[in-house]
Amino acid sequence: MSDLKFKVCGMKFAANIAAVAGLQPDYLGFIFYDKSPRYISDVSAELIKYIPSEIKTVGVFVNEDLEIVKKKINLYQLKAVQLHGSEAPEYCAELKATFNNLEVIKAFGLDQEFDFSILDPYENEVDFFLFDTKTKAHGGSGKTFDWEILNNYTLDEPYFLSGGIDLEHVDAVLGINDERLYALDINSRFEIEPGVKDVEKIKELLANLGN
Ligand SMILES: O=C(O)c1ccccc1NCC(=O)[C@H](O)[C@H](O)COP(=O)(O)O
Repeated sequence: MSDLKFKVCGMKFAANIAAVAGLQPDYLGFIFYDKSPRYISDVSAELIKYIPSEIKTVGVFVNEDLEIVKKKINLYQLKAVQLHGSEAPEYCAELKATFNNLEVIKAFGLDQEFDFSILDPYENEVDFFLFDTKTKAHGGSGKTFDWEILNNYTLDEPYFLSGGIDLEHVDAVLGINDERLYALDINSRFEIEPGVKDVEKIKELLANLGN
């Protein structure tokens, strides 16, 4: 499982960003959705200076105006966007066409009724899917979904596994035998308060995952 990538989402504060960046995650996420308790209005140069260039910065958006998304990608030199609303395949394609090397991650909230055929038109327009738990808040729920649902996922596109991931899930994650599982995404279960990550707990997770 050592090549499983690792994303920490919902960063807000300089000292905490510096400490988490020290654990060398592959991705750090910033939530530009103002209804989230992890909302960040500005990823200033003061924050970015703590992030080594090998860590990919991800802007998380929910049904945001495309021009605003483009503006933030330029302003903060984001390496990836993660789209948590009902953004259309064309919206994803436009971002791919506008920015060389931008990774587009399309998130979907899963429940027992989830119809995987809705992913088909996104397959050629995004780099990754992210499978999260379906909730009205669009993300950051701290709740897991039933991973058995992923047996219905038939496309080749790699995915981030997300939604309430905690220390207790390590054995189950290590037991997943699916080469499309690209990255693990953690958030609220590793927080002291919204936007403040528990660095020691993340260290424990990484150690348990064998990193
Ligand atoms: O975290 C949020 O507050 C959030 C709100 C709205 C859209 C997305 C959001 N987070 C995106 C993430 O990538 C989270 O890591 C993902 O939803 C899982 O969160 P959690 O269940 O807390 O582990």
